[in-house]
Amino acid sequence: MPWELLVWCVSVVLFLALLTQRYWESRLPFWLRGMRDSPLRWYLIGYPLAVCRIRFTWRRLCQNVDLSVMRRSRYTAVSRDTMVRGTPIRPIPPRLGLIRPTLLGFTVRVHLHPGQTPAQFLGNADAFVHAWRVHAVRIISTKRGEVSMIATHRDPLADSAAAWNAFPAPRLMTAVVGRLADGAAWVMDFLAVPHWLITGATQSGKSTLVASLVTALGAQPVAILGIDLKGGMELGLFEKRLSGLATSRAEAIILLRQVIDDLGRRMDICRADGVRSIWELDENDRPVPVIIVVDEVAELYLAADPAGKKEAVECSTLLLRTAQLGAALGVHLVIAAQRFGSDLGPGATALRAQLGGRICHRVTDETTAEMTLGDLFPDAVIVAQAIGEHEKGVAVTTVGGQWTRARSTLVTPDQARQHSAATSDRMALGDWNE
Ligand SMILES: Nc1ncnc2c1ncn2[C@@H]1O[C@H](COP(=O)(O)OP(=O)(O)OP(=O)(O)O)[C@@H](O)[C@H]1O
Repeated sequence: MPWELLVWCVSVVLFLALLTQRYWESRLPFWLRGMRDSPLRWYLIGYPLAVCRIRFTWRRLCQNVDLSVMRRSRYTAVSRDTMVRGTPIRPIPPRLGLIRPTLLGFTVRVHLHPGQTPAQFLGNADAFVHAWRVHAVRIISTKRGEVSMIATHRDPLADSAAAWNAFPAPRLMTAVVGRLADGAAWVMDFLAVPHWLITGATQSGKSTLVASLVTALGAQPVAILGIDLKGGMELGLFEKRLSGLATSRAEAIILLRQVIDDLGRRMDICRADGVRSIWELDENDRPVPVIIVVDEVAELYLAADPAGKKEAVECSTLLLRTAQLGAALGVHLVIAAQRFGSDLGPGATALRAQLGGRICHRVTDETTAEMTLGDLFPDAVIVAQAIGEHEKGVAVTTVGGQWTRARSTLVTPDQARQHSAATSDRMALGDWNE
């Protein structure tokens, strides 16, 4: 009997604690507040509550956002005092699959009605966020007739980037550079998207992303060439790992001319073997893939004196040719810039059109976000503009034909130097075009 009483008392206390949670939680000591985000709390309380909320509100939610279809019922109920003339119709929501928990939220598959498309669900993502009281909902379509909804109950990008576990790279020429808003690895895949543009205001996190990329690719048999006209302050940290580093416009021209010569050789090899890309060549005959990283491209394009202007035009032409020819020949560009538009010269717009991968950090004007994302994803422009000053390293990135928020892994200068020294044997200077 005392045991039963004890169980009852504990249950009542737990129940009351749950009901009054919002009043006492903010008064907890700091070290206990961390429990709010603990996975255990999510699995034991958050997830079952979310499942109940979704199951109970699904029909009404779909009706409110026009995702239900009207169907005639086979049976007509007529009560004693009411007589219905005609055939009653019933809103049928799309069928909801099993709601599976994940560390940061849950995923659920939805089976579309005939005539429905994933775009209708994408347009209502905000409605799902509010109805389910989650941080974000990402909607992807991996199978015809189905959409997968991936919900996160808190913002994973708010965590300290340094505390993230390193994700392994899926394959050669892919680099895991941070984390996406749904908690998945942020992968820059150069085989899927050969060239990338990284923009953002000063101190927004461009160089940190570049450092994260070079660190991730540094472990692979890939030649990395750096062009850093900020006196080599950023890419100089990786000098031991880089296969070439240019810190002035004249050096950049020499480096890019070498790249163009190398591209010619690669074309000859492909033609001799009757293939259209170096990836179709036998592994032993395949030239080394090359990634050219340009930090602050505006420095290459802007010049005051006539001689500098001539060099700038040559740099612009060489970069454009590299972008046009490089994708199939294993030569890839990563261009970082505070702004990258027609104000830098006609070559800039032509080069931007070749850079299919776009990453936009915090911006201080609409034009930069518009230049980076507007031509591909107009709806992402406003999201990039909303990135706050305290959100260092947070960006809007294109991934798999869509856009999402992401945050790069923080690589400190010391880590960069250590990595560079540890991987210096992978591709020493001059190896790539011998
Ligand atoms: N992912 C991140 N997580 C935490 N802090 C970050 C992250 N990315 C950048 N930072 C911090 O933001 C600051 C600015 O970063 P960074 O130098 O990469 O900006 P930037 O855009 O290259 O600036 P600039 O154009 O002036 O060179 C750095 O001090 C860095 O510590």
